Amino acid sequence: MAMLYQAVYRRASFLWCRLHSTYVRKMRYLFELKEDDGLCRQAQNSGTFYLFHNLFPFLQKVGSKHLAPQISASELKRILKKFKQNKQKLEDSVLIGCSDECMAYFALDLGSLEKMDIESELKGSFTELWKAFFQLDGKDASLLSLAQALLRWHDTHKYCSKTGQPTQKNLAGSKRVCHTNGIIYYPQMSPVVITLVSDGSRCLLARQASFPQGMYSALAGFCDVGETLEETVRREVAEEVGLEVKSMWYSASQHWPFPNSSLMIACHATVWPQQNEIRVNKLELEAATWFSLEEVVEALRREPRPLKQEDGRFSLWLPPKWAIAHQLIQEWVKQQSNMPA
Ligand SMILES: NC(=O)C1=CN([C@@H]2O[C@H](COP(=O)(O)OP(=O)(O)OC[C@H]3O[C@@H](n4cnc5c(N)ncnc54)[C@H](OP(=O)(O)O)[C@@H]3O)[C@@H](O)[C@H]2O)C=CC1
Ligand SMILES: [Mg+2]
Repeated sequence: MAMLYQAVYRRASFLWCRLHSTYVRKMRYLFELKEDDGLCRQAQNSGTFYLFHNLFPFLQKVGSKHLAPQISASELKRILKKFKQNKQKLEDSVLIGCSDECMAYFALDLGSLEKMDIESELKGSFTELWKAFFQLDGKDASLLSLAQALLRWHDTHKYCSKTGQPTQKNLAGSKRVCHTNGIIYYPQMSPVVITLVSDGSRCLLARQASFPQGMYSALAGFCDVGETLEETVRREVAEEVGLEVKSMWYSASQHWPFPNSSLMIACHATVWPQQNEIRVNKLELEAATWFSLEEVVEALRREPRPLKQEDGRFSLWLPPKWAIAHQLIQEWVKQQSNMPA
């Protein structure tokens, strides 16, 4: 009976795969991997791995580009064996996605091994995620950002906050369970709004003292408990630059691994043109200024890195393309260019 059931299930899965789009098939496959430890174990033995060392992703330089290589399960087992690690270590990995052909991608932190040994074995280096972000294309950057966020969450949630007992991760790493009381913990992220404020003809960009020289971005702030997104936008704009929002609308969202794991919710906002005097909150920001369309267009053309001018000051530059702040600024430029003169 069980064999008959399995055969029917396999046939149904086969037909399901033939009938559905690649996207739907991938999502259903990832869902199954999260629910079924046995299936996930099989996938770990045939999938590919992004490696980390104490949360620093492993990168290789190819020509002038940096890549985040995917290491096959067999190559990873060879490396683990060479460094006298049990192949069981594969099970510490977390699932981060799959290819169109449903080959699973995992991320594994090899922080217990000597960093330099792995670097010389694999001919690459473990690089701080923030630096890696500037060197990678968008797809690799978002996979590494998800991977780091999940690995960090598991590393910091090894114990149940109610019983103090160890928690255990499911194979895919989509949750942890405290087996003494059955509490399930799911990875968390903090909602953050990022708002590009306009007074009709100019946009407001700000910088924190910790930003690299010359870099300005849109206003960002964590949502407080109990707030709607609209309330967070209004509060953050009032708190940081002393302005009252007249209208706002949602644009897009992005996962962001800094400082831990945030969901960046990007919005545009307008303020009354007659009430646009900025009063910077110096506890939060170093500076905030209105910029004209021409200044912003020129800054978008610049490389996203500090550029010292002859007078010793730094030119305005903006967050790189994959940062949602960049997308907001591009959208604003497009809106301005479409406005009647
Ligand atoms: N993707 C993008 O394009 C951009 C992303 N960002 C990101 O937006 C995020 C928020 O921007 P920021 O201006 O710093 O935010 P805020 O203006 O909210 O200020 C940060 C402060 O908020 C407090 N805080 C409240 N809740 C949290 C929480 N859940 N996690 C951490 N700190 C919290 C902390 O204060 P205390 O330490 O005193 O407790 C922290 O120093 C940053 O992580 C930044 O990297 C920013 C700009 C562009
Ligand atoms: Mg802020």
